[in-house]
Amino acid sequence: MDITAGQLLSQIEYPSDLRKLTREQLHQVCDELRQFIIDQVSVHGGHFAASLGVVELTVALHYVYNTPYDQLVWDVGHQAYGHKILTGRKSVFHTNRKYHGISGFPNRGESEYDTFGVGHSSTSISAALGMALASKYKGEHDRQHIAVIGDGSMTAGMAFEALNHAGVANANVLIILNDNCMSIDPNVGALKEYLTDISTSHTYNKLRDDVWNMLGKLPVGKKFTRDMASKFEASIKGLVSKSSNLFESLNLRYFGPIDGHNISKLTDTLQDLKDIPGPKLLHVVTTKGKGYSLAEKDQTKWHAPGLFDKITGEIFKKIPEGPQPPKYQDVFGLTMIELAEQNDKVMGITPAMPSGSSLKFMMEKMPDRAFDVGICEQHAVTLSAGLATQGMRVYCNIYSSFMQRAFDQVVHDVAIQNLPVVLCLDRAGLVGEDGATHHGAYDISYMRCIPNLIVFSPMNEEELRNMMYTAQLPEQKSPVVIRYPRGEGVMSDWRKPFAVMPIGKGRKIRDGRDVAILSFGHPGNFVTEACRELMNDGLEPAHYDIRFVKPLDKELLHEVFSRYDKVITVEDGAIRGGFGSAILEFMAEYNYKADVKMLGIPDRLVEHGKPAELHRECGYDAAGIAMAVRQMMSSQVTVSEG
Ligand SMILES: Cc1ncc(C[n+]2csc(CCOP(=O)(O)OP(=O)(O)O)c2C)c(N)n1
Ligand SMILES: CC(=O)[C@@H](O)[C@H](O)COP(=O)(O)O
Ligand SMILES: [Mg+2]
Repeated sequence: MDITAGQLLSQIEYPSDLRKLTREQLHQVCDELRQFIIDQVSVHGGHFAASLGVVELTVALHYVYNTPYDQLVWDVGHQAYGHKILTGRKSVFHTNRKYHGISGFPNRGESEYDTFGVGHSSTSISAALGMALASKYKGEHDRQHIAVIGDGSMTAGMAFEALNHAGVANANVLIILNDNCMSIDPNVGALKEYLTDISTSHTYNKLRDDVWNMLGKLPVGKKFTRDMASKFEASIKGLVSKSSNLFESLNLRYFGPIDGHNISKLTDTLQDLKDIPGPKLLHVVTTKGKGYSLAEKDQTKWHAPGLFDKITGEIFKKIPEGPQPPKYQDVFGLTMIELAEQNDKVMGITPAMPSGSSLKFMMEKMPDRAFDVGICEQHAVTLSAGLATQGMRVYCNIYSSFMQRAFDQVVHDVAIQNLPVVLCLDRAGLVGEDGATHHGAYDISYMRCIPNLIVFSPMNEEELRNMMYTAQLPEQKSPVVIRYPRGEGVMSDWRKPFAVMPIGKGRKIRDGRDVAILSFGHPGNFVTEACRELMNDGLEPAHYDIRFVKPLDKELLHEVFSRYDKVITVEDGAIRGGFGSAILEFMAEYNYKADVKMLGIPDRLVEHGKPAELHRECGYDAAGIAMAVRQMMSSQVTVSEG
């Protein structure tokens, strides 16, 4: 496919080149930038609709502000493709999210224009405020600090914590609220309704337009002076009285809503706001997927569609040969419905990932029993705990890396009160192209140290289903964590009658002679493959699927350590504090001596790439496991990692 940067875009390497253009030329730059994003994402993949929605905003920001001296912070960063392309990365953009390529999110190590590393939502206001306070302290009074945050990300508690501080911090920070009424799925909650009210209020919009018309009559090119700014502000304040505007009530000057696709209006407004000191919020209304009609119509599907034909809009799917294993997330989503049909106490909670977790199946069918609560992981966990106090059997589904946000809620609200909430950690382990911010690397370590929790990981879809079933049985009175990976499992015939999963019981998959391989969760399938290869070489590895990292199956482990003096542990999680560490603790407790090699995520950041590339890099794909066995057989190892 022919990918060409258009006539103007090809002249822009950095924002300084953009600033040489006339305002009139910015329309063309926006068109070319939008087309470049469509060309690139259709062929190389990645997040799509969010970047299309902020093309004009991105161009206006880099045109008006003196980036990187002025500091621009993108929230989440999945919408920052235009920013990357305009800040020195156009020629390498085809490597976006690929192994050893550029990151799909702003990353401080990648560019001085990426002022703050992101991936998780709702951090931008705190970060920009921190930068603004530092500038104030250093006497850099001319420096501007801008946070761009979406309406979805604004639903998080953290964003409100930052607003609460910004309102009294007297720092020079501009918060741009990019309101497209969408999270990944449609945005939810009272804030969304409030923003829609402001954006659609007829009286408000008429008054606002009057003010803009008045300002438009000012002499062309005349600087928007402080004096005029305060008149402007007073007029706006008249429109949105302190008592009726949420942001004004928090002591932030509120401007907008303005059309986020009108590049002239955006550049004028940003230019004006530069002269207004202190904390302020500009409400910008945009359309997610703007300029690619299919994306505008189905914004969830086009959030990150995978590869597609940019002309027809056909999204390319792998053509399956025979029956295919489902995605774990779908097994979760479909099993929820079955469980809820059998048990009227079963409920489901997701913080803003109805499609990603497949809880949407139940939300559609049983809207009073399954909820999206917005990007609010902490609230999701404590809400589940509250429901559990009333006898509900709640499945709270949170991506492993996003659950990091709710650690205290798991300890304080679930574990200490021993409430039987089921915490389903999707995307556990290395997730692939999203990279370091999104890998579910740490949950084994941060969950297994908490008393009262049961921590389980399935090796296949049937085990996931059976553990979900077991977790809601009346005799099951403790909180349960179920961690499972992104993507497909291994069983196409997974929908079998439910069976009880005995708590704390692992299983022996194959007996052996030379070495015992202990696995936790889906990497057990890599072990199965490795064993096949090793057996061809005449080796006899044993394989145990430990299933529960807490409580450990001590009986099974006594068997392992009384029979084998060479042991390899395999997990899709951080080795430090993880499954391998649990095995070392067991050995220490019972004074077993054996050579142990722990395979898993090493004690360093693993970047982005295809899962298979990352598993290989970390040495726990089938080939890595087989190699570890061979090395162990031929050397005198004691304890080693990676
Ligand atoms: C803490 C956290 N939870 C969930 C996500 C997953 N996530 C990424 S983008 C997104 C939607 C964000 O909506 P918004 O900020 O409005 O941006 P838009 O995509 O609409 O531009 C969500 C839920 C995340 N990145 N971080
Ligand atoms: C930016 C972000 O956090 C999400 O869009 C995330 O990339 C979704 O991941 P999945 O594709 O695994 O649902
Ligand atoms: Mg949004």
